[in-house]
Amino acid sequence: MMKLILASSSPRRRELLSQIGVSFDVMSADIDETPLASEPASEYVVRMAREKVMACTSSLEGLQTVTILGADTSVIVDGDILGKPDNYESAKEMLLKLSGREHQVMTSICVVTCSLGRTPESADLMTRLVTTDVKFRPLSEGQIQSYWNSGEPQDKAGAYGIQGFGAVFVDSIKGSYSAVVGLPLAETAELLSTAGVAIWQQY
Ligand SMILES: Cc1cn([C@H]2C[C@H](O)[C@@H](COP(=O)(O)OP(=O)(O)OP(=O)(O)O)O2)c(=O)[nH]c1=O
Repeated sequence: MMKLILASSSPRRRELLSQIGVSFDVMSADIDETPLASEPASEYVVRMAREKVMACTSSLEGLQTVTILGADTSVIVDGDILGKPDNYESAKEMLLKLSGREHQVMTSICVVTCSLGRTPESADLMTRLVTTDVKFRPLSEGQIQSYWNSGEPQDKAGAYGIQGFGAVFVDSIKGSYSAVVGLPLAETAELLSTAGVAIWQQY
């Protein structure tokens, strides 16, 4: 079966991928995550997942054939792309924007197989974009302050984690829960199967 590398330093993505019975190695892909001027959110999220994968292919050594998986998650509200907050002020601004209303979480995944160290071309990349609607309850400033103090918002897009304390802010969700956490598992399984990577059914 094909060997897999997860191009990510996110502990959530590691956990989600393990959940569907995939064996993999991890490589972190450091890229510039600044959106281009007036880049639509859907294009930005797809580009980020592709760039994470491509950054990983360029640092691969050896002649082994491997498949690489990368992903990107952003929170979108009023057309604004919310990434990870830099500080309390930016987290507060994000959470006030999300308070009492619906927003979108966009997660894209990208999968490519590198044959014998050959650099893949863009036509070789398989991508999927998954959009999920999440509705928040109204948040008070006190809640936002104590949420920040919990340490949870710091490394998460939109300054919240649905899988953690942030669950108490969520009124409803329409779409893929795993995509909100960082990796849409149905779409991931589909692309990995196409690439010949074993998931739980193949054991
Ligand atoms: C909305 C939301 C995001 N997140 C996380 C998932 C991602 O790890 C993070 C979004 O940042 P990303 O830039 O997508 O990922 P990352 O920098 O953590 O990891 P890498 O680029 O190395 O793969 O936010 C949650 O854990 N829960 C949530 O509910």
